[in-house]
Amino acid sequence: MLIVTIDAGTTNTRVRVWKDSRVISDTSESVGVRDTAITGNRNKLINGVKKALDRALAGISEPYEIVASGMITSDVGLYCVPHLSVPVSFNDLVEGTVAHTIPEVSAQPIWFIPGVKNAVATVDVENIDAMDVMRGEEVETFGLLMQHNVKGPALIVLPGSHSKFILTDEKKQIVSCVTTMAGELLDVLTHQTILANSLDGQFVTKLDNDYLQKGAASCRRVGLARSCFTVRLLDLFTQSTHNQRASYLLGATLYSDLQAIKQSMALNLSPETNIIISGKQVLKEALASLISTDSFFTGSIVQADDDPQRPLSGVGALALMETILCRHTVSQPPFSSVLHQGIPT
Ligand SMILES: Nc1ncnc2c1ncn2[C@@H]1O[C@H](COP(=O)(O)OP(=O)(O)OP(=O)(O)O)[C@@H](O)[C@H]1O
Ligand SMILES: O=C(O)C(=O)C[C@@H](O)[C@H](O)CO
Repeated sequence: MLIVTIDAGTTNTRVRVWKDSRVISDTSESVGVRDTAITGNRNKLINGVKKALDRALAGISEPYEIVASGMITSDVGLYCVPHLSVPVSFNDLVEGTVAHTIPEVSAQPIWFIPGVKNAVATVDVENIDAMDVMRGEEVETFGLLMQHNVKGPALIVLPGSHSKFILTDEKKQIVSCVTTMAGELLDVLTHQTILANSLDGQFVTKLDNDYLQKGAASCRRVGLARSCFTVRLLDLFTQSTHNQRASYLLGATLYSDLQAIKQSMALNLSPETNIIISGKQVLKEALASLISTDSFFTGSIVQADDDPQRPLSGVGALALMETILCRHTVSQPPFSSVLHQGIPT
């Protein structure tokens, strides 16, 4: 039995076909739930997911199961599954996964993995900072715990469209998380503001650690908005290179992530917690550099050695789907699967 994993997030959708724990087909589309949020309808998302799925499955004749994670399970996705409240173990995630058919995308049911939320009984404007949610990163977290045999408590750091800081305990459960929009913010600042000119609309390609640290120090001193404008001043009045200016902006933006880790009620982080960072190389390096020079953090800091052939979202979703299939062969009918059809309006 082949397993098809769909990882559809805020910005991108990736589809992979797995055979015997190996990816045999891999494709992606630059489409995500951000498109639903911007256009007000799901057409772009439906078409993008279907296109990626059809392409990944072209020429494949063996039977398969499809499993999906990420923002695709949110109110702006294809099928909304309520978040599970922390603490959440791998087994909780398996039991919360539901099957649903969306004929516009595939004739066969897709198993949707729920997201995870912090446990706050009554949320109001006074305590909103204690609340947080994730969809997709819980699967990556379990993938990382399996692949790297992480011993908790540990803080898992996953930069992307949204930066996620996820606390896990000694029982390998997710116990809390905090999110920032650093990735989306960098994207907008780099491509859709006055800084597009100073940065040639390009992200940093090679990190300049000195400029990274100076950007962080600037954000600490004068705040993020002023630090952003400083990137234009560096362009107008200095001989700085593109990578130096982009590193400065990255430092300023990620410094605000550090403030969230240290101060957010959502995490309540102990300084001695060990930290493991996974994700795009440049973001991983930048976060590791900023965290290691900040005296608040006293635990170990490890940059995960990510295997491009076995991405964490796929590894986690694959293990989860294998567990579901294994349980179904033992006990029929499916224990928690809800089989119904269509895209909710
Ligand atoms: N070199 C870079 N420098 C700074 N930011 C970058 C760089 N490369 C990517 N980013 C940021 O990372 C984000 C995209 O990261 P990534 O491709 O990991 O997305 P993702 O989180 O997997 O997407 P999704 O949310 O759709 O799953 C973008 O928002 C972008 O701003
Ligand atoms: O669960 C939700 O509704 C979110 O908005 C979480 C979002 O931050 C994703 O985790 C990004 O991948």
